[in-house]
Amino acid sequence: MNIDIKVLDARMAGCLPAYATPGSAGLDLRACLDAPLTLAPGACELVRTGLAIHLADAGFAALILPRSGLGHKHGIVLGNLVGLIDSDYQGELMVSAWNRSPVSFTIAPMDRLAQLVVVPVVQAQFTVVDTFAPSLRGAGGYGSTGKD
Ligand SMILES: O=c1ccn([C@H]2C[C@H](O)[C@@H](COP(=O)(O)OP(=O)(O)OP(=O)(O)O)O2)c(=O)[nH]1
Ligand SMILES: [Mg+2]
Repeated sequence: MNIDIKVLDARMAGCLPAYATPGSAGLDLRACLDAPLTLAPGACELVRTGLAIHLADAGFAALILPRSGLGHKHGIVLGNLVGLIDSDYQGELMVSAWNRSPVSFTIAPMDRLAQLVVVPVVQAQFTVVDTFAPSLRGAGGYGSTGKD
C-alpha cells in the first residue's frame, strides 16, 4: 500500500522509514533530536520522529513498537507500551521512550529508536442483545481451560 508521508525535519529526508529486508514487518523510526538525550533510570520522554503519515483509510492503523534489542538489552521500551496511530492522524509521529532499566541510557540524534508496523483494522458495530448464542467457552476465562 502507499502511505502519504510528510518530512517535518529536513534531516529525515535522507533516511525515510524503509523495510530493512524483504520480509520485514517493521519500519524503524529514528530519534529526531538536536542533541543526545540521556534517559535516567525510570525516565520517560516524548521523542520526535520528524515525520508525519496519513494512512487515510480506516481499514488500517499503525502500531509503534519497541525495537527488541533496545528493549531487551538496554530496557528502552515505550511509555505507552504500544503506540496506536489512527488512520486519520496527521500530526508528527512521536515515540514515548521509557528507560525501564536501572542504568542511564543515551539516545543519539537519528538513532533508530522504535518501529512502525502497519496493520489492518476492522471497525466494529455493536448490536445490543440480552443473550448471546451459546459458545463452547461461554463466560469461562482466566485459566478455565486448565493448566496444561
Ligand atoms: O506512540 C504514539 C501514540 C499515539 N500517537 C499519535 C497518533 C494517534 O492517532 C494519536 C492519539 O493517540 P491515542 O488515541 O492512543 O491517544 P489518546 O490519549 O486517546 O489521545 P486522543 O484523545 O487524541 O485520541 O497520537 C503518536 O504519535 N505516538
Ligand atoms: Mg484516542
